[in-house]
Amino acid sequence: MIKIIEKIDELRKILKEYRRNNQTIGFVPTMGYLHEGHASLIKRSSSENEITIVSIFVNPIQFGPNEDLDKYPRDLERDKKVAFENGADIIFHPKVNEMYPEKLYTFVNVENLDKELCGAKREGHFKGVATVVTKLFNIVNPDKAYFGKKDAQQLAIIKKMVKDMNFDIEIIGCDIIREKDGLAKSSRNSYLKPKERKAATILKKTLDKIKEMLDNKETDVKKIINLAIKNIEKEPLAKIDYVEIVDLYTLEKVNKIETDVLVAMAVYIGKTRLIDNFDYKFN
Ligand SMILES: Nc1ncnc2c1ncn2[C@@H]1O[C@H](COP(=O)(O)OP(=O)(O)OP(=O)(O)O)[C@@H](O)[C@H]1O
Ligand SMILES: CC(C)(CO)[C@@H](O)C(=O)[O-]
Ligand code: BAL
Repeated sequence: MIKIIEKIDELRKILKEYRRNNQTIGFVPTMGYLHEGHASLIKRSSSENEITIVSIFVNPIQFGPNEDLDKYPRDLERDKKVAFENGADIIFHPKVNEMYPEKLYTFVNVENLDKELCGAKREGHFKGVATVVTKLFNIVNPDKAYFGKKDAQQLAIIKKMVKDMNFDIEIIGCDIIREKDGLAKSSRNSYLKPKERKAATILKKTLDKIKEMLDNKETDVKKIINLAIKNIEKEPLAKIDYVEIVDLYTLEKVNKIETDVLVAMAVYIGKTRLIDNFDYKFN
């Protein structure tokens, strides 16, 4: 049966035992309210490691003052089931004061990669993510850690942080898992009212339109973005936060498609902010 552990010391003690037995450790950091996206990460980890740890921690320092920290969905009982059924061995579920027992003076900030996309819209967000992921990596010390490509900028930032800071951890990026109608699975989809849920398909539909333009060798980024904006604006419940095309590796804006790119967007559907993206290899 899956173990729920709330204390850092207790987790470290158990992990030491696994390591003594030379068991490999896979780690899936999450904020809980697990869905098939998370399940795919857990499944992959348990197929590649002897032990899989899933953390469930709604990290306050990555939320802005007007964001949804308080109403972020939580359901530990259901999460236990999903994690267990997909092969997890331990859920690490610390309280906020276990992770942050005193005022934090030390932060991890991955520069440059946070200038565009969500980094430009959610000030301090990625500093909060990089800081908590560093703490979690130091607590769990896994061999491999699994992140979804839905949060493409987060994945790029974590990969760079691991390289820059010499973490001995392999970062594995996992494909986006979607609903039948294309909507990327997300814990925040649970906020959507039925009409909003239908409207939310506009993200993937617009990404598909952009993909078609790229396949047809359109290289003018302004033209592509304008068309995408027009397409999203046809949906009355949608309000664009950003639609951007950036260099896949530097995450800097590009004007012309002449390199591998990441096409990414954040769109409010009602009050719910959803993100989606795809990457496109130039050849
Ligand atoms: N649809 C998905 N496919 C693949 N991975 C996913 C998907 N959704 C989330 N993940 C990954 O799961 C991990 C934990 O994400 P998180 O707990 O924030 O879930 P989420 O559904 O993205 O929540 P939110 O609604 O906050 O965006 C991240 O690495 C994230 O990229
Ligand atoms: C990586 C993470 C668990 C850090 O809080 C979070 O940003 C998430 O769920 O993607
Ligand atoms: N998956 C990203 C976490 C966040 O939106 O804060």
